[in-house]
Amino acid sequence: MTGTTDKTLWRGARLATLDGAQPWGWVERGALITEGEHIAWVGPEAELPAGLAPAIEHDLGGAVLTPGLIDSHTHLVYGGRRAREFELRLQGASYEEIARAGGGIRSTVAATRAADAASLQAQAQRRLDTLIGEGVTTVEVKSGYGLDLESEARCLRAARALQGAQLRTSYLGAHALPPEFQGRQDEYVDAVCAWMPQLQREGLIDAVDAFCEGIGFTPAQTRRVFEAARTLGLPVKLHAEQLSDQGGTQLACEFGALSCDHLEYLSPEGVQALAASGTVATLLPGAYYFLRETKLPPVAALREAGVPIAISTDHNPGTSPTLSLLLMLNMACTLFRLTPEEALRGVTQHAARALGLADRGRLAPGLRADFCVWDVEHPNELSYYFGRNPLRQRVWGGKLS
Ligand SMILES: N=CN[C@@H](CCC(=O)O)C(=O)O
Ligand SMILES: [Zn+2]
Repeated sequence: MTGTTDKTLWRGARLATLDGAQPWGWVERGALITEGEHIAWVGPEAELPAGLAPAIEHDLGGAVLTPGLIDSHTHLVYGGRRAREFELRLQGASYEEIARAGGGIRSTVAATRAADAASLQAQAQRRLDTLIGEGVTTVEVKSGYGLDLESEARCLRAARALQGAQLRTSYLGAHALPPEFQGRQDEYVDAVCAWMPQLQREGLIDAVDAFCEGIGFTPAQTRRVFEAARTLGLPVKLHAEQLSDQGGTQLACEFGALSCDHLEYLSPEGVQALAASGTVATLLPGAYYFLRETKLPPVAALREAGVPIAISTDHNPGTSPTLSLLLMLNMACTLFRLTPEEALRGVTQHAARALGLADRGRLAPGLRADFCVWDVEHPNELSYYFGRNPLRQRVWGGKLS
């Protein structure tokens, strides 16, 4: 078939559309038509519209096609590494002890402040390229290792300049207390709120995040950050109930948060709050694994309450230095007991929702043409393998890339 439109036909595919009522949104002998950056048609190959005349045609020979992967929680921009801290933890030091002694996040803040913009961006681009190599097409990147206006802006600009995937940025000024504000935590929260309008004016923020935790910020301080965000019309997200139950989830849900992330210590009240507000529960098996946590997030309760569950790498140098979203699929199943279908929805459909993006995460007409072609027979293999990358082709905005 040849033609003169900019339509491209992808045929001979086994489609996991994640759309509709079927498990996996499955179409056994499927086809998909893209037009420019969007999906124009998707369905059984036998029902392809007549007179299509696509400019290009790809026969996928029975390969599995899924939506492009979305990593909805990362800290990709930072300087330095924390392998020494890993050694200390293996010798018995806890994450909290290291943080209270001035290490942890604050050691990455020192390395990030010392790094120039070009090297921060180059390092983050290498990390992003690794994610892209596994089929990631949209990535959220947080600040939170600058902790002063100039350094936070530098990290957010570096994130915005990354190439090869669609970027969303979250302002995480309330990540940790920087050394110059030692003993003045409330004043630092004032500063975090005061910097927000300037960062927004420069177009650097899509959402506002905070770390509500014993070693982070109290619910009252988190509330102030969220109120500042609300005044500016910015959506919020929260690092919540990672190491203890602070009730941060209920607070975030009061503000209609896009997502609450980590959630190992989430209470039944927190589960109900998520269900009532439609907030996504983002689970981060990499951090759970790397910190050798033993308290599992309440997956069965989340499932029963109908809370959408996203899965992310949480890539960061302290608690989750992984760059494999596929590995997170496997860990979400083995460690958290998600089904392979729930895990795939967690890095597509529900990850899109965790970023407030309605135009991706499924294969349906009108959505972005972001998808992956996999050398597997069934999408459950994406969770089954670990340490193997079966990606054959990635299509981002309708283009093979
Ligand atoms: N928990 C807080 N923030 C990061 C870890 C940051 C760090 O240790 O550098 C997280 O999502 O796990
Ligand atoms: Zn995080």
